[in-house]
Order: sequence, then C-alpha cells, then structure tokens
Amino acid sequence: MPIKAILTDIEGTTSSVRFVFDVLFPYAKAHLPQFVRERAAEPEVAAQLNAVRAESGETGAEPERVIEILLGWIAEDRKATPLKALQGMVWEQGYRSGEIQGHVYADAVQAMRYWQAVGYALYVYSSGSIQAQKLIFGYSEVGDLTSLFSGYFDTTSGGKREAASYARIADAIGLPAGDILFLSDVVQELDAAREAGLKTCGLAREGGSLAGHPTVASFTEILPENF
Ligand SMILES: CSCCC(=O)C(=O)COP(=O)(O)O
Ligand SMILES: [Mg+2]
Repeated sequence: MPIKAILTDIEGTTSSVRFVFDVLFPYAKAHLPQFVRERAAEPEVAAQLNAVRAESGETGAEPERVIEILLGWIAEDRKATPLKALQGMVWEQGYRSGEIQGHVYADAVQAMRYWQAVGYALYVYSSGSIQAQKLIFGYSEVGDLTSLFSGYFDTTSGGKREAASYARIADAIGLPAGDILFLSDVVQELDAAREAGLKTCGLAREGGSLAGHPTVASFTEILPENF
C-alpha cells in the first residue's frame, strides 16, 4: 500500500543538530532567565512554570529556583514539555528580531517542495514545541516554509520513543498508520513508529545506518513511492 503522508522529525533530520546545539540552546540559556523574570505573571508563562514545578517535584519553588531547574534541563537536553514550551516563547524573540534564522537542509527543502507538489501531505513531529516548529520553518534561511506542512505534533501527543504517540498522531492525521512514512535520525523513534505500524526511514547525515530501518544520508535519496 503506497504511503499518502510523510511525518518528519526536525533535529538531525530536516535541520542540523549543530544548529540546535550551537544556536538555539545557547540563545535559550542566555535569554530564558530574563524572560521568566519579566513574564512570570502572564498566564501562559505561569502555567509552564507550574508544570516545571510539578515535573521537578519542587512544587513551592520560587521563580529563581525554577530558572535554575530550567537551565539544568537545557544542559542535559531534557525533552520536558514545559521547557520546550518556554524555549519556543524565548526563541520567538530571536527569530522576530532577525537574530536567529532557522536551518533547514537544502535537500530537505527541495524534496519536501516536490513531495507536496505531487500530492503527499507533510507533517512535523518534534520534541520542540509546535510554536518552535513553526518558527524554525517560518523564519528559515530560505524564507517561510510553513506552507509545506499540513500539521504539527509535539510532545503533547506523547514522547517520541513511545509507540502510542505515533498511533495518536496517525488518528489525528486521519490515515491508517501504514499510509504514513516517518523520518528520523534516532533509532528508538523509528522503532516506536514502526511498532505503531508506520513506515520508517532513517536519516544518517554523517553516514552510517540506523539498525533495522532503511537509511539515507539526504532527503533526495528518499523515494516515497517505494515505501
Ligand atoms: C523545533 S526546533 C527545536 C528543537 C528542539 O528543541 C528539540 O528538542 C529537537 O527535538 P527533535 O525531536 O526535533 O529531535
Ligand atoms: Mg531528531
């Protein structure tokens, strides 16, 4: 059965790991403390700070302690939903001011434009918040790419290494899992997607292979009609 939709990861797949670690995370580390101090009372920020308190088990933590917890989570690359939501809010300032432009590999842009033109529906699933996903593609080095995508999914759909998340996403897309091809650079994510019935293709941008999954180094090697 040929696939009808393509669901893609971001970091290490459409976009370089270096961009995330050398640009996005340092920007969040530098600007998050002031952001929290200035905006802690705003309802959408306050809700995420409370979620950090709940997830860390420090329900009475003062804002300065919450900042410490968040900086620790950035350092360990923790995929915590409230951290990801706050990072998205902080990055928005950087993208809007022109300080940051999203990195997307040229091969990914070219292939995704072609796939959309020939009728595949494209979706994103990243640990980065939906806001952060729209920003990296909306303020990319080659302009606004958001029109490529029919929808976005983040960890509010569940963790990327859990099969149930992919089943939920297939339901939300409205297609049988087997009609969706998932692209990622992380074998545990590919394993979880396959367990839920999705087709999988690994991206190994530095070469090598992702055990048990068809693997390519570039989007131009992916032929969706062959899955
Ligand atoms: C949406 S760009 C920010 C990337 C990010 O914060 C992250 O944790 C990357 O996770 P991914 O699931 O895309 O590997
Ligand atoms: Mg990735």
